[in-house]
Amino acid sequence: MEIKEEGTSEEGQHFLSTAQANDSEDIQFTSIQKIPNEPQLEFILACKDLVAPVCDRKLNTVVQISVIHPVEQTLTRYSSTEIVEGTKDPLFLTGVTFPSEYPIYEETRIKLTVYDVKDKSQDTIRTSVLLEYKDSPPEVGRSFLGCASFKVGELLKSKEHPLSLRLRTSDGGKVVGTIEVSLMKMGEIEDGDTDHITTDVQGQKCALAYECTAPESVSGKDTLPLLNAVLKNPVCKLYRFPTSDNKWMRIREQMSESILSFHIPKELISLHIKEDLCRNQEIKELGDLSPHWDNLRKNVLTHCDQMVTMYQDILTELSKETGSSFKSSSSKGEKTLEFVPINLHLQRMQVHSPHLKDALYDVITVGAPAAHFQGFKNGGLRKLLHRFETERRNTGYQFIYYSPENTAKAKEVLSNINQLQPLIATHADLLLSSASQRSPDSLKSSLKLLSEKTELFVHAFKDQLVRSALLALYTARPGGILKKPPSPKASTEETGPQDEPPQLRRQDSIPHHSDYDEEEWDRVWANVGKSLNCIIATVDKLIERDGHKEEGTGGGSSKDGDTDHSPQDSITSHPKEDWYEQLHPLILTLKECMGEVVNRAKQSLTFVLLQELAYSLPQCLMLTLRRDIVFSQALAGLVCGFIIKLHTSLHDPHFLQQLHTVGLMVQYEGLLSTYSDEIGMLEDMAVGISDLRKVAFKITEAKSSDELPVLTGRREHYVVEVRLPATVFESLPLQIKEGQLLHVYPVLFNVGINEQQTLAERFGDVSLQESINQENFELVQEYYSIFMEKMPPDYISHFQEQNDLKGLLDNLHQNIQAKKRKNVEIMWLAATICRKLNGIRFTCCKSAKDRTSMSVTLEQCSILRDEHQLHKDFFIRALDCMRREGCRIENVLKNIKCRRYAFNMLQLMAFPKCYRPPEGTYGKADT
Ligand SMILES: O=P(O)(O)O[C@H]1[C@H](O)[C@@H](O)[C@H](OP(=O)(O)O)[C@@H](OP(=O)(O)O)[C@H]1O
Repeated sequence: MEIKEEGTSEEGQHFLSTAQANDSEDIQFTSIQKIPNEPQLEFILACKDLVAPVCDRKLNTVVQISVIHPVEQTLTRYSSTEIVEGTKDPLFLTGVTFPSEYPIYEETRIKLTVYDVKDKSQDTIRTSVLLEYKDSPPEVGRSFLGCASFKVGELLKSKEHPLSLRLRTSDGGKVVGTIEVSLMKMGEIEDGDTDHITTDVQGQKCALAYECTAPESVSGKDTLPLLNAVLKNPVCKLYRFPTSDNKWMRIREQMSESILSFHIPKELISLHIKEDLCRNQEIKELGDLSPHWDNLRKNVLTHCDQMVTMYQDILTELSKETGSSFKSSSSKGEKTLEFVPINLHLQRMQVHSPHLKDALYDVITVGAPAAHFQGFKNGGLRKLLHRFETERRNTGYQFIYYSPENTAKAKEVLSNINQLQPLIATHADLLLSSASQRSPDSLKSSLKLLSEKTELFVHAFKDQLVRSALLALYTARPGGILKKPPSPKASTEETGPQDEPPQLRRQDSIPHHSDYDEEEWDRVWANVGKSLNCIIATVDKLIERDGHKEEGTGGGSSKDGDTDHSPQDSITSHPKEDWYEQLHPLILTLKECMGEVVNRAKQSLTFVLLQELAYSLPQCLMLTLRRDIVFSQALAGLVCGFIIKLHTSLHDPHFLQQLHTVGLMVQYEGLLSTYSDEIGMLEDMAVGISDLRKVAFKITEAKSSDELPVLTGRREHYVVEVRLPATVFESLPLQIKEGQLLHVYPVLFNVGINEQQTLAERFGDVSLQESINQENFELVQEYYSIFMEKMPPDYISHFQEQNDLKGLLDNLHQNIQAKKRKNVEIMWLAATICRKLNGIRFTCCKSAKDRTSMSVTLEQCSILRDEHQLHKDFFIRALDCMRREGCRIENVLKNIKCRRYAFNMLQLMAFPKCYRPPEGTYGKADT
């Protein structure tokens, strides 16, 4: 039968066409037994007695794995092994794995084609020229040796292990050696079935024992729906590497994109729209203002309304992207996708090594959160915000300067009012309904809730800021005495320009007190408390009287013969009157007093917000937009990282305890250079990551299996609600189930590694990187202290026995102080500290494609060496396998449709050695 080669499809499991995948569902094929979320089929390959076409040359072999679809008989290139050099008996370390989603059946045929690679650097080109040839693509730099094929069912049922197949030339005639296919049953538990293979790997004789023991399932099955709802399009790779005692360890690499890449930005933009619409409305409702302030308000509103329209347009565009879960590096400058993180993936390594527990290592890889569409000509957020604040502080004639802290406080009080007022009204109504039912218990509990909320409400206005804002607003009203816009005198920092001569800051710029009755506010405010006291007293009397009646001692006067003439004395004179009647007017008074307070406070604090917006329009709004964009990208990554961490650690009681008592450390490794545009990116990223401190998580019970996280809050404070299936939720600690907020501690360490960083070190400035690393080191130390203080002593003593965190911190500190060039030790130490502290790991560069790929693969192999006894002679080979045929080269392909890291020789010479990819995997690429 003739088999058509799919010339248009690049090698890669995710490139099987949807049509093919769907077709398969109509015809009855025999499915492979599946374990949820485990690969369906995994095997490794070795060749024996290969015949070299030319006798005087040693073979450098690679096996190409293709899938022959059972209906159409079309052939799809699936994956490749690494190139094994200089042997006729190659044993490949890169295996083959088919994830659970892949449409593969017992009837599916797998074709194995063995090539001899003459020139490694030429060999890369095959994949990029592949696209240009419709039919059988020419193989540049390699020559065909032989091929063999087998049906998946044959491999699964075969009694022969490994399955040995003859390799034949293309005409099907000459035998050129054999290829052995060894099934890896990773999904099943099988005891000690070992098979000894002796092989010559890179000139060494190693006796390698391959154990078929399957790893314990590392992920909880109950939470699978949660993870499946979040992670999409997994790419899986399989390797086996020798350990120092000549056994095999098995490594599965997985890379998945996340639906949260789009979901979180959409949620966040909706919240921004809600927040800004509400603020704009409040500004409109500020009431009459004098002409100066009224013009300012009109101007602010015009710009703010335009901004809201822009956010709405972006949301509309994003909503069209239904089901999207990936933004490629090449789309990073697209305006409508600005809120979406670049190239966000979970990069997972699962290790099964002899004598050790199975382990999972996760890193979230994502492009540095930055505003690419707005550009970096004037720098990024760190510099822009600082410059903006300094200029604003020093320009005091058109508006009143409130510090960012006070503006934030105004927003917080406003948000508290908006939340508390309806809550108090609800509790007041509940109190009335308890009264009408004449239920003392329910009356007491309703009163308790009402009192608590009202006290919070009254407390919210204690701030001096409200007073100063009331005065400022008074002077801004028509007829308000205003020689120049007032400085909010009562608020400590809110003075005129810092370097202004003293005579310009004279008291006469402040409105005359004689015109303004400051005590009026106190009276209005105190009335709320007074009316609550009235309600409490009445309820007490009603209950007390009820008690008396029950005891048969009911009478017309109070117990102690008190004869005061408070309103509740009416109970005495009208014993049969119902409770509702007694309480109703008091509740009305409370609501009225509260309404008055809310009205005044809202207007005055909105006036504070008007000041924030008034300076330097529209730049200040563009700055907010920039910060929102950067934050959105950072938040999407964080939520993704948090959910994955939660999923993988749910069954660890110490983790759960740490989660609610300490919070989680989130560590970002940055690889940006401090040169040219990347300075701006790093400045954006630093603010975006630090803004994540405003985020807290809350875990609730899910009603359906695939609920996505829900976001609430406003710019100063967000809560992400993560929903877990009932069975899992039930097993959580009480504090978490009760909705305690779970905090995160984001930290960033950056070390530029490329040629641009060389320029920065020689001719530029690396101070940005140095200060970021120093500041964030202090944050790590702070986290460590809280961790040591709050985790239980017995846990801490065990933890200290296992880990020398103090030593690692000292080492990190010394490395940061050392100011060595391209000191990548900083990144390794920070990542190690994060892993040991059970934190969430991130790695970022501009696109999370090239430098990030080098870094995560290096981290993976270093973990294998340090934690899993990877044979030291195989460190570089393992690194090369992962970089050549692993998930990260698929990431490059996914982003730029070309299987090549975008580095040239010159760039690579500037890289620290361990960050250089293997020959033939890099080159000029159209990024
Ligand atoms: O444009 P050339 O000169 O080829 O330089 C590339 C760099 O070498 C790569 O490191 C960049 O990718 P990463 O940011 O993923 O490392 C890559 O970023 P890009 O893919 O976003 O364009 C390029 O900057």
